[in-house]
Amino acid sequence: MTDRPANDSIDILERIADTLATRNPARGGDPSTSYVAKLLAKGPDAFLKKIGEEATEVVLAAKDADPDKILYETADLWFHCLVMLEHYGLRPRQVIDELARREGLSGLAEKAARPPS
Ligand SMILES: N=c1c2ncn([C@@H]3O[C@H](COP(=O)(O)OP(=O)(O)OP(=O)(O)O)[C@@H](O)[C@H]3O)c2ncn1[C@@H]1O[C@H](COP(=O)(O)O)[C@@H](O)[C@H]1O
Repeated sequence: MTDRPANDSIDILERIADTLATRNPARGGDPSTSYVAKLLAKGPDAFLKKIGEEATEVVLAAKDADPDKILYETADLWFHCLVMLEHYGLRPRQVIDELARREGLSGLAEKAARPPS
């Protein structure tokens, strides 16, 4: 476990998101030199398929209870989610804001307060 300050984590996500933005083919990213540009150039089906695959890898790693594999596969999943956010013009900061909004709100209480469907 690293001893980076908590704020550094969102800084890293935002920095990677900045890099991904430069790789977007819509902004001149080159699919011949960039994995991200290549994936984004293929369109949503390609990166959504990767998210599905990486999510499955996370599940398998967790079933194996292998900490190194869990961390590696979760990083792959998060990375591909960042690519997806870039495509839709969204930022990791916005996901963190949503988690912050929920902070301290019990999932059980939130569910009980939902209007009847
Ligand atoms: N964090 C990552 C990252 N994590 C994983 N990957 C790549 O994601 C790809 C898919 O991983 P898999 O293990 O599923 O490999 P695979 O089965 O061979 O992949 P596919 O052929 O199915 O696409 C691999 O090529 C990994 O190297 C990443 N590629 C890039 N980044 C970040 O994105 C930035 C921009 O990358 P480029 O666009 O390549 O310059 C980099 O500087 C990094 O910060």
